Amino acid sequence: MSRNLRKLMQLGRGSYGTVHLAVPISPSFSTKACAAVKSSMLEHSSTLQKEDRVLQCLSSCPEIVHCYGNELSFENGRRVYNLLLEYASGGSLFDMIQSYGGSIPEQKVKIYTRMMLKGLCLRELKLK
Ligand SMILES: Nc1ncnc2c1ncn2[C@@H]1O[C@H](COP(=O)(O)OP(=O)(O)OP(=O)(O)O)[C@@H](O)[C@H]1O
Repeated sequence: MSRNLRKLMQLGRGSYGTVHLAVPISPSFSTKACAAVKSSMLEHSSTLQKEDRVLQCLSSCPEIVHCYGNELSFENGRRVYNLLLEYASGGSLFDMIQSYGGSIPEQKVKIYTRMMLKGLCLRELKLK
């Protein structure tokens, strides 16, 4: 059970964790809005922990999903590492490409490419 958030439905699953929609249950948690929680067993969480560090470096970039931090929970007697993320209600870029039938309009390509380059530039600066 997490101290800050209650997990609701599963949003998806990636190579390194399972993502759930979650609602804040602690008044002191950074946001009142829904969040996304990406979780994996603590012993397999090194990639999620790296993602946490990278997202902390990018926290000043509004184009990149905000990370509220991490916390450990106990689920079915096992320690689980949870990465607490801003909920991206529009889904992933892949979801959007699929919704356009496989290729997105050039104008959208420009917008999203600019966002990604801005994030990469920022990361480059912070890691120097
Ligand atoms: N912040 C978020 N808000 C809303 N949905 C999310 C969020 N993060 C992930 N998801 C959902 O969970 C799915 C899995 O995400 P995750 O980041 O774990 O893996 P991925 O990047 O899609 O794949 P991989 O890790 O294999 O490269 C996504 O495809 C998306 O549908």
